[in-house]
Amino acid sequence: MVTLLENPLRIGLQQQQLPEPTIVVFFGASGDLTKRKLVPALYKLRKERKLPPEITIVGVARREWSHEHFREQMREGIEEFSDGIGSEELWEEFSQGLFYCPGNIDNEMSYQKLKAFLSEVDEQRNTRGNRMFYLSVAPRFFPEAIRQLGAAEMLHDSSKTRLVIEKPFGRDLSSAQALNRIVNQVCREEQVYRIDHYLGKETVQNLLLFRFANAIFEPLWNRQYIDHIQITVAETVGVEDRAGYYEHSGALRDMLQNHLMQVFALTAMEPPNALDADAIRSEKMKVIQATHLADLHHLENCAVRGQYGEGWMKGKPVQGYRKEDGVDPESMNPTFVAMKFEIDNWRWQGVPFYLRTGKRMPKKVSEVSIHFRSVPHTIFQSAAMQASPNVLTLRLQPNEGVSLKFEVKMPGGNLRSRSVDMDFAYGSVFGKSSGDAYDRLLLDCMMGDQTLFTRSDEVEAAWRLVTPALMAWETPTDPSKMPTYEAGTWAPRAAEEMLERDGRKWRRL
Ligand SMILES: NC(=O)C1=CN([C@@H]2O[C@H](COP(=O)(O)OP(=O)(O)OC[C@H]3O[C@@H](n4cnc5c(N)ncnc54)[C@H](OP(=O)(O)O)[C@@H]3O)[C@@H](O)[C@H]2O)C=CC1
Ligand SMILES: O=C1O[C@H](COP(=O)(O)O)[C@@H](O)[C@H](O)[C@H]1O
Repeated sequence: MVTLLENPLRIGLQQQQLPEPTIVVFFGASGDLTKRKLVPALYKLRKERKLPPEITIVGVARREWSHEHFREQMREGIEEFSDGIGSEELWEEFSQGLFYCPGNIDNEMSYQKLKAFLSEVDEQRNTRGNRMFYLSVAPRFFPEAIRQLGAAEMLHDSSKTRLVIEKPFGRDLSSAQALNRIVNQVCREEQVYRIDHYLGKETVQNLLLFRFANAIFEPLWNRQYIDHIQITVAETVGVEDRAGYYEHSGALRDMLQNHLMQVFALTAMEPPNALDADAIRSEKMKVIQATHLADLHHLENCAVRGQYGEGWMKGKPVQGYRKEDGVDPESMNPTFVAMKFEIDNWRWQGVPFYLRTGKRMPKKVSEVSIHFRSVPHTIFQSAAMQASPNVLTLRLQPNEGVSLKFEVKMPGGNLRSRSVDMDFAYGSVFGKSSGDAYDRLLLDCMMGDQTLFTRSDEVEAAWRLVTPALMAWETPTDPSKMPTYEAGTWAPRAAEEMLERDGRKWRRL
């Protein structure tokens, strides 16, 4: 008998190559993302021997921390947010490569100091001039940081230096275009890694494999068989302590324009002719370009926003968005958005794509559900035989997996039908999950693989798509007009109505 531990499906492909020894410079090193995700991801990669021992991290932020304090903070992050330090010997080796260089993004002198420090560290750690600059700071700092890195000639060597930019990339089409122009002035597109951590999720990558490695699904993947597609990313958390950022962002900028749009593009794009970064990104780009909000003359028919009010989560009362710390009591920032898109191409003409995302929803769940058409003619007349259309669900998180809903005859003398599920769960086949998206993305960046990063034209096309809603919602209006939903419920009534008008319903999750 094969035990789970011997299951060959759990082994996966062995990493063949190690990236070159590199200095990873984190701007925003005293912030949440560096401590909670980025340094733990690098430590895990080193633990798994996917990084060379010379791997070096230099943290930059304004706080006057010492190297030792930075090391303590990062250790705390690894202990609290990943599977721990493991061997002390490994930590000892890794922490010797952690350095901190205080600096201010707005101050030219900080870049000169950093440049000199990196040369020193480079020699000490034998990192051969390889540098990866990661902007883990608020988006308003991106333009200045990139300009200054360029002016200090820190991105000049295109074969040895990379620039990683967190999301959101711009706050609308024109700022994204301006940011792309700045990036183009200081480095080449092949040096640039625009992060969208959803692309690092195993199950999001599985969308490609599921569609293009199975002969049975792709022939059905079109307007002939599919009635509509729903993409949901629901979170239970509220704004937490991120109001400073979220108040300038909201659900459309924070989630829909990037994460949901990437999932959408992978679901709807044509098969790429190769598994390489440009082939995949070009197909994503083409389908986003062919997409539009379903009714540009009546936006309310295809774009709904909402803000959570007070309510209950897991049996505990929670406050409404406008009462959260750092939030304007008259804030018009949406914490929920739902949109209906249509694609003008042969494959998808007439098939609506409904996307929704929100905070303080009843459940944390992300999925893509493909709703097939009803049978063209039913030979079963009785009410007990009313077959529901088939639904294929790709569960992105949690309970990652795939399920197909179809009809079967219920046992017994009467002819009665019932929907059942054929289910694949990652957890039961492969054992524990493969880890956080950042592990994969950081490693790909060091290996020079841009497949899971977004290209400049793709980002701009995604902004273009949501521009009508951004413009309409940013026109000043009476704060009492903001649609609200009770925390712990599935969003404003208008989101239900958007589908009801089409004779459809959101999938019950
Ligand atoms: N946190 C998360 O879960 C996620 C975050 N992101 C993105 O990651 C980025 C960072 O987010 P997060 O870590 O949460 O943000 P934080 O607010 O926690 O951290 C911001 C960092 O920026 C530093 N900083 C602020 N001003 C300056 C300045 N003038 N010069 C140099 N450093 C400065 C701060 O340090 P100091 O005050 O010492 O200068 C701090 O280290 C953002 O773009 C966010 O959108 C994306 C996905 C998830
Ligand atoms: O980028 C972001 O993503 C998280 C949700 O990520 P997930 O991996 O937990 O699904 C979201 O909470 C946050 O607001 C946003 O900035």
